[in-house]
Amino acid sequence: MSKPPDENMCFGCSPQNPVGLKLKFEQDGDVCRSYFIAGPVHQGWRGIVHGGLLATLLDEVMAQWLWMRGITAMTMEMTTRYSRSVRVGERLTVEASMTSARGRLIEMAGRLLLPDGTVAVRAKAKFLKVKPEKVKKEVPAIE
Ligand SMILES: CCCCCCCCCCCCCCCC(=O)SCCNC(=O)CCNC(=O)[C@H](O)C(C)(C)COP(=O)(O)OP(=O)(O)OC[C@H]1O[C@@H](n2cnc3c(N)ncnc32)[C@H](O)[C@@H]1OP(=O)(O)O
Repeated sequence: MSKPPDENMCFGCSPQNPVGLKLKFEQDGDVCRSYFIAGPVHQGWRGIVHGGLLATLLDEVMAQWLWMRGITAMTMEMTTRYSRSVRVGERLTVEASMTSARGRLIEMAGRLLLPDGTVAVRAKAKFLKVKPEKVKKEVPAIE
């Protein structure tokens, strides 16, 4: 079955992606925020949330900070510092803000907090503004 190329099937935010994270976002001044509770399907080591999934949460909330401001940009580079393990079942808070912008390059920062407010993961990323047609073009039709 062919899908329209502009249907949102984003793994992070689409409500209709059956295997997606279905994240929702709120704006709080200069911060974009989301919440997530990881389940057993998101673990790596037993009971510990997979680091790649945590990076995905951070990438997504940074990208949404831009998207919600009408900026189409793609992640060009991202680093993550995992300071604390994150356990399955904890309510996580994921936040992003912009740190600098010059030309097409936007630098973002993200942090992932445990329920007690401890920062478990920090991220820094470079996003590059792209023409909206680029991301539309790169969505393949599913046959
Ligand atoms: C529309 C339908 C509805 C859908 C509704 C969806 C809802 C909202 C979805 C949100 C979704 C989010 C999802 C998460 C975010 C991803 O997951 S994004 C996907 C992952 N990222 C990618 O796939 C990007 C892949 N990379 C690329 O496509 C290209 O490398 C890039 C990033 C577009 C850059 O390519 P380019 O435009 O050719 O740029 P390039 O010429 O290489 O460099 C441009 C400039 O940056 C500089 N530069 C290059 N590298 C660097 C660097 N590392 N550091 C600093 N400067 C650099 C260059 O020197 C150059 O400078 P100038 O010469 O212009 O002064």
